[in-house]
Amino acid sequence: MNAPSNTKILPLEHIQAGFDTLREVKQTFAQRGWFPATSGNLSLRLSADGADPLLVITASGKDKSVDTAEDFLVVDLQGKPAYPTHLKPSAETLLHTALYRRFPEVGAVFHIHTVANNLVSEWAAARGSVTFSKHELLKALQRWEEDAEIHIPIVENHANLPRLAQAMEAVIHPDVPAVLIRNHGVTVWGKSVFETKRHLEALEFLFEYQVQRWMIERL
Ligand SMILES: CSC[C@@H](O)[C@@H](O)C(=O)COP(=O)(O)O
Ligand SMILES: [Zn+2]
Repeated sequence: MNAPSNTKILPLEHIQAGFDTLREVKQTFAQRGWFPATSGNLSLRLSADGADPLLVITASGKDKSVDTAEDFLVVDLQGKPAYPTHLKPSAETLLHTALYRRFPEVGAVFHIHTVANNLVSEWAAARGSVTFSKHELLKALQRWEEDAEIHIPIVENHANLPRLAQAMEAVIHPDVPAVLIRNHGVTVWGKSVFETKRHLEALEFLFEYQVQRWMIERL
């Protein structure tokens, strides 16, 4: 890859390590069926000492349940490819870059569509957020206090991505590492890949719990 002169050239092994880390996450989530119909996108921040940070992000439109040599690319914080490539970054790159710009401590952003997160987002859409309380798994979201609760904001699924990114930026909060997009999916972040994965797993558990609770209550 010949990096344009205005981009800090990161060592290739550093970029490759980022690709390998994201591929591992992608494979784990694919085994759970978390990428229906090419949906979903993942990114992580490449730590570049001093220069503008760069991101590894999934390429747009790919079947994320299979691995190819064209699954990831490197973009800057404006979402532009940092090196010449024919690959297109995720259609939702602006949601990722908005989070990395707003929260410099964010190390990874994951976005998936599940039936549970779609149902919960539709059910709670009118309220603008969904609250979870009295769950042990809230500790995975750094809620350790007695009677802990968390309020996950919900935004309308604007087709125009800059509009969707604007709506997301209006509701995100440093203490709540997620936003639901109505009848679309959830975007989750954290300081590291490990923390972001923990946040996403905790939230998908809570979404699934809520859906199954509805089903039991209707028996
Ligand atoms: C094809 S349906 C899902 C997409 O529209 C989008 O919401 C999504 O999550 C994946 O887009 P992508 O551009 O592949 O990152
Ligand atoms: Zn999506």
